[in-house]
Amino acid sequence: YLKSKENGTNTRVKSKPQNGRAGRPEKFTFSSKPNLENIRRMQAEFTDERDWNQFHQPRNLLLALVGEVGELAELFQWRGGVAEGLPDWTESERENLAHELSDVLIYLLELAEKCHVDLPQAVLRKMVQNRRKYPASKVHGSAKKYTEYTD
Ligand SMILES: Nc1ccn([C@H]2C[C@H](O)[C@@H](COP(=O)(O)OP(=O)(O)OP(=O)(O)O)O2)c(=O)n1
Repeated sequence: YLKSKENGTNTRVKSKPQNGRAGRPEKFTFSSKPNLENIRRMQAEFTDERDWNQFHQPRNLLLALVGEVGELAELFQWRGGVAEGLPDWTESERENLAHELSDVLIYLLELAEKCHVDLPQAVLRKMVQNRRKYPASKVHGSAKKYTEYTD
């Protein structure tokens, strides 16, 4: 499973299944650091140091974001089904994926910043909405959109 180190990063260590989930893989979790505000600040410093803020208007950031989503999609293109954990991917393919996901996150956070959306708080509000729209008791095991429920 993934064990948190002092610096907030996770490291893979082997262990037997615990807590009654025998036979199922351990849940994957993120490191606790850096948080979204840390990443926002690192990217702000990166652009300031290069005098690139003049190019980073919301519309340009959106286009950059979509471009990176395209690069992310390329990694999955023509591969057919890909199982959780990407068991058939090489280390180098996994690292490319980590790069593209990071590019998407970096541009997403900067876009939110330049639009003055406090993204961590916005996510909390959206989760409340999602839970209200899709009560677990009602939709358990079904992937229908909320408009397809009749009652
Ligand atoms: N004007 C720019 C150019 C780059 N970056 C930063 C944010 C992204 O994390 C990364 C994007 O760099 P590239 O545009 O070079 O894209 P890739 O890293 O995907 O390279 P490639 O297009 O060769 O795959 O660098 C940025 O903030 N502003």
